[in-house]
Amino acid sequence: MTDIKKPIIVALDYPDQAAALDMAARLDPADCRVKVGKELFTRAGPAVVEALQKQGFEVFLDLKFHDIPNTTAMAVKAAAELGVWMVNVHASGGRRMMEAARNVLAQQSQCQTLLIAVTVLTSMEKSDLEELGIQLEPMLQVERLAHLTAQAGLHGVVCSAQEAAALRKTLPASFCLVTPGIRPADADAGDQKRIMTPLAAMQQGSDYLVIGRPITQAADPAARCRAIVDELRTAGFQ
Ligand SMILES: O=c1ccn([C@@H]2O[C@H](COP(=O)(O)O)[C@@H](O)[C@H]2O)c(=O)[nH]1
Repeated sequence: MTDIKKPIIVALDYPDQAAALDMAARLDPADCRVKVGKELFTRAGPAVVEALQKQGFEVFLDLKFHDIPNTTAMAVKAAAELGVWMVNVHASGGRRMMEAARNVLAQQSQCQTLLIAVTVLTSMEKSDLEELGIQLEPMLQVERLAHLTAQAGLHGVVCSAQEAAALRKTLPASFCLVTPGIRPADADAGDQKRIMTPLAAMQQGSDYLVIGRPITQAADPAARCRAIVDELRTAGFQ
């Protein structure tokens, strides 16, 4: 599933469309894709997706749907009709929810949208899972949810790069691993717990790296993005 030309997805976590489009204008659609998440979409709606597509970007609509099967499936259908490159649900919504979402996309003719599922948020660690009554290391919970996602017929998962190598051993090569929690060595972790550098994440088997603040809050975001692209390219990843 690796698109060897463009593993980077820049998270446009902004409070309004103008700020997001301004950031996007400083990036090159040949180098990266962009991600629209809950803050930006709740503020700006489908118009921001359409504007980014007009700028030449493929868009990952990261709304992490988690609801009953019918509601989730209809939300995924609406996302696909926006022509987004990728959309996601929470794997913890369960098999029937994921199958309903998969089926609604399968019924749409010529739908190219990739459907993936979030396993364990990269901001979580073992103690967070324990508070939810899950007595497992994040790695094991990620593996459990990733296999459920594969059985439900989705294209891949969101996980941390720390789990990528283990998942690569037991899941098909075509199963896509999208990894947020990417932090260059000099970047702050912030609220992320399960982190890895861009190059190490690719070496561990990530297909796509979601990178937000290390790029968008850099003094020169375009240069920061370019430096990561160049590092990966030099190592043979794009
Ligand atoms: O497990 C997850 C799922 C989604 N995200 C999203 O990725 C970006 C990461 O941004 P940074 O600024 O690089 O931390 C953000 O939009 C999250 O909503 C995630 O971090 N972890």
